[in-house]
Amino acid sequence: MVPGPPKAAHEKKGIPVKPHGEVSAVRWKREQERAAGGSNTRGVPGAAAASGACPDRVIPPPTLHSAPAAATRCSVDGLRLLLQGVGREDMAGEKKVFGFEEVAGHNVTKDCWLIIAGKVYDVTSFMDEHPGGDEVLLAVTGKDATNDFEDIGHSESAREMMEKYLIGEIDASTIPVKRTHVSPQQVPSNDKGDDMLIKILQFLVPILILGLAFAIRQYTKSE
Ligand code: HEM
Repeated sequence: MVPGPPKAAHEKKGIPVKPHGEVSAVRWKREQERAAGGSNTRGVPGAAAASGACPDRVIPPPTLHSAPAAATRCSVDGLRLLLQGVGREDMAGEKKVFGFEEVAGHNVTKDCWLIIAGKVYDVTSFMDEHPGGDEVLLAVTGKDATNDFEDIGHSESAREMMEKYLIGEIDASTIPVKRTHVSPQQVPSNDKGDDMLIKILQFLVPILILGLAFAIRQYTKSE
């Protein structure tokens, strides 16, 4: 068996090292600059091919996950690079915008997406763990669940937990407009004759009662 390369001091101490092939932001930038100048072909597929280097050895730009390690190792220059662009680009790249219909289609226990505050969450793996139960989550699929979520008064830790399930944003223009309450229309009465009769009776009945009372009085007086 061929012995591997000698281990670095921190490796011996058990401190994890990045797998071979991952690069820090600064190193990646330096290599990109070199590649642009023609002295180094890593990271530039075309140049690599032209120089006869293995095209598989194209090194991708550093991801957010490789950033912290880079920050500890590198100079102020590296930090500036991290803060200025790399992380932001990565975050923007991951953001996905979904249409309402697409999200609404994920409405079963084994595939459940929610819309809360303009964001889309895939809570499928959370269904069994949700302290409020899976039924409540299922019940708010296919709609904007923001109010339902807020009405519960979820804790800060619940809100932090949400990040784990975030998969993108909802295209607000695709959310169906909420139906406002429409009061039932007044059914127009067809029987106008009935209305008229009631009005006449309302007028006549008191007069008749008065007349009757007057007649009785006259009658009793004459006796
Ligand atoms: C990704 C989304 C969600 C996460 C991460 C989440 C997480 C949690 C957590 C951690 C709790 C325990 C109490 C707390 O810490 O606040 C909880 C309770 C609860 N949640 Fe959610 N929740 C989510 C969405 C929803 C939605 C959309 C509803 C819809 C109505 C809901 C209804 C409830 C109910 C009814 C309880 C029980 C409250 C109680 O027993 O006092 N949750 N949720």
